[in-house]
Amino acid sequence: MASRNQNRPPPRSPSIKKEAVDDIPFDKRRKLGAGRTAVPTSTVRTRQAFTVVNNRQNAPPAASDVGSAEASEYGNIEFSKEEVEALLNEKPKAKKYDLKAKMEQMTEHNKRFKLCVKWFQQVDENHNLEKEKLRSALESSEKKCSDTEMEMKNREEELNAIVSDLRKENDSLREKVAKEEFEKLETIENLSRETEAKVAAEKLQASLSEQLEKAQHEIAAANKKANSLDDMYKRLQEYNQSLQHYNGKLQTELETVNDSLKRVEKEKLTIVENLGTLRTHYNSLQDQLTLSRASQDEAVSQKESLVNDVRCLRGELQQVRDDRDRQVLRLQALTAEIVKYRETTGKSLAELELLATKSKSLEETCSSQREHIRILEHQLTAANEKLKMSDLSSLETRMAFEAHKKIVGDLQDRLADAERQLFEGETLRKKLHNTILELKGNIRVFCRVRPLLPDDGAGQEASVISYPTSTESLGRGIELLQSGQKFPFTFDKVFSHEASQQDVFVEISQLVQSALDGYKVCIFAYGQTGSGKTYTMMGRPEAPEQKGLIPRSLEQIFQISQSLSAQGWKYKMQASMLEIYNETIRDLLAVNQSSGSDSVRTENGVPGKQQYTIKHDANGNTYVSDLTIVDVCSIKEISLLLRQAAQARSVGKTQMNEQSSRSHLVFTLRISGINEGTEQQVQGVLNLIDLAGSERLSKSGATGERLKETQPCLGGDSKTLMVVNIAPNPSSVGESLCSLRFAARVNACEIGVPRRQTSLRLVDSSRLSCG
Ligand SMILES: Nc1ncnc2c1ncn2[C@@H]1O[C@H](COP(=O)(O)OP(=O)(O)OP(=O)(O)O)[C@@H](O)[C@H]1O
Repeated sequence: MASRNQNRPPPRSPSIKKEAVDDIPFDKRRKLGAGRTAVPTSTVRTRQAFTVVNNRQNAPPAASDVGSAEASEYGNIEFSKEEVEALLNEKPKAKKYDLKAKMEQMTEHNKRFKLCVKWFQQVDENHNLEKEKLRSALESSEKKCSDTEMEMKNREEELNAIVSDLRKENDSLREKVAKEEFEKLETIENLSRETEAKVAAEKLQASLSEQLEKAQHEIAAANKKANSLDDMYKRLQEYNQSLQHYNGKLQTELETVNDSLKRVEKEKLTIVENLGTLRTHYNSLQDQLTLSRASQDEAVSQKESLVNDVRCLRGELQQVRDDRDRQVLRLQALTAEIVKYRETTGKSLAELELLATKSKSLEETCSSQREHIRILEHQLTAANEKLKMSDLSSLETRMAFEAHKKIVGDLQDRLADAERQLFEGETLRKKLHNTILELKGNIRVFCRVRPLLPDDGAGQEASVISYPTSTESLGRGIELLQSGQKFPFTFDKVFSHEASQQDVFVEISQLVQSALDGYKVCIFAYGQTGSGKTYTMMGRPEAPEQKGLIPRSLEQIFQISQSLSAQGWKYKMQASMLEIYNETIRDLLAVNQSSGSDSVRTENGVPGKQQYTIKHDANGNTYVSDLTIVDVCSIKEISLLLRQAAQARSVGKTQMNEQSSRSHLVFTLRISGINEGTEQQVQGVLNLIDLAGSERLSKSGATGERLKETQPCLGGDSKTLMVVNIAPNPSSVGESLCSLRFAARVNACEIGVPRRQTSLRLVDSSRLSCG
């Protein structure tokens, strides 16, 4: 069969596989589709040669070939057109009368015919099927085709966009090329110039090579030096470590010293309290004693008057008794006379009656005198009783007096003891306080931010100042915001706008006390105009809450100096106040300020207009010649002076055309203390300075030379505190930053160790130096 199949003509329709169709380019596929000539492979069957059937004409199949096997044997048979026609035109070949053969041929013919019909039906079915399949294939192809068309359209648009981009790019590239060409020309020019330069450079290189050699030698030397510096650096690091270690130790010591200071302060407080109560007790006892003495005196005088009364009463009584005795005697004599007369002479009845009346009256007198005597005796007993009582109360008063005297003695002993303890505590406190200040550094910086004021203008609410809350910076840190950048600073203390005058003063009060202990103390305010310097230093002395550092310091100094008088200290205070404006010194305490001519009442007593000069004496002390120095004994006098100075300043202000913010104010209090008991003497100075606005210093052209001359406190052996004042409004942030930077530099300064000006009673205390 296979060999026969090989001889079969090829199928009528070319078979095209589906995959093959997909491979065909789209336009060609369309053509194929349009002609509907493509026949799917599945529809093509291998045709069985009809000759097999037809051949049977020549070699009819055996009887066994027909029957059940027939369908399977001929099921796949196909007919060509010629074969069908041959089948239809076929005529029986048997002999006319050979019916059997004819029948057989007919049967055979029928059979083939049936096969042919069946084949036709099958072909028809296949055709229909194929037709359906082709239709659906066509539809899907058409869909694909339209999809592809859409895609193509999109692609075309994309490509158009790309093309326009490319065109643009092309244009810009062209421009670039033109530019590049221009640059190329320039480069060529440069190249020629560089070539020239290269030649020069080569020459230079040669000279540099020489220099390089030299430099290498120098580097070698420098390396040697660097090594030695490395060694030194290591040594310095070690030294630094040891310093840090030492610093740590000092910190611990500082803490212990602080603790003991606190303890001593507490003890001092309790001692002072005890002393106070003892003093009150002592005073009340003294009052009681005076009262007792008065009541004793009264009792004594009462007793004396009573004794006198008794004596008088006794005299009276005696007299009355004598009278009575005399009357009784007279009565007896009269009675005897009557009896005698009756017996002997027998006188007239009238005379007798007269005598009886006389006797009766005498008896009455006698009884009344008796009554009087009884009353007097009663009075005498009462007076005696009273005398006894007053004797008793006088004894009691004397005993109470003695007891009080004893208590007062005890109290006086205790008071002396407490005062001694207080003195010792005070000495210890001073020592510890100074140790603390030395450890903290003798120049300290506080920062104070004033509140926003209505004058700061609208739109100034945005906060440019913040305070860090970390443990190490709490109360000591401040951050300034400028153009979105934060600038942090740390000082010994930072006061926010909420801090009161008292809050600030509490922090400096110990420093102020150092002036009483014999140190030079300098407190000055620094900052731009309107930042609160004058408010901090002077405040508003008329309003107790708003008094500044100057009045508060002076009050404290007077209070403490008074309390120290119990320990034998006597202080003498001298105040002076000057203003420096345009490098000229003005005496603010000079008597005749309004006339514009300074001081008539001067240190040397010379009247007239003064030329103030700054002088330094042999001991390194500084003073201003001809400056008015006023002895002050009470805070009242100081207040008066401050008012006078403020007035003088305001007079000057008008004369200087409201430029007071360019002037510096220096208040100086010189303190001289002498202890009568210990023969100790101290000399302290308190300088309180309100500087000119920091921005004006440079703008005004004032160099500050005069100020520097009058401020030896800053550089020497004094305790110095700088208060840097800051305005919180955003428009001042630039000046605030300058002030804070300057303050940070001051904070990093180291000045000498402060010297206490103390001695055993010495020389002339009438003239005290300024610093
Ligand atoms: N802590 C504060 N609380 C309330 N008001 C304040 C405070 N600090 C300053 N002020 C007010 O701000 C204003 C300016 O302050 P002040 O005159 O003290 O500034 P200043 O720095 O001394 O200026 P100048 O350099 O011109 O003398 C004043 O009206 C003052 O009362």
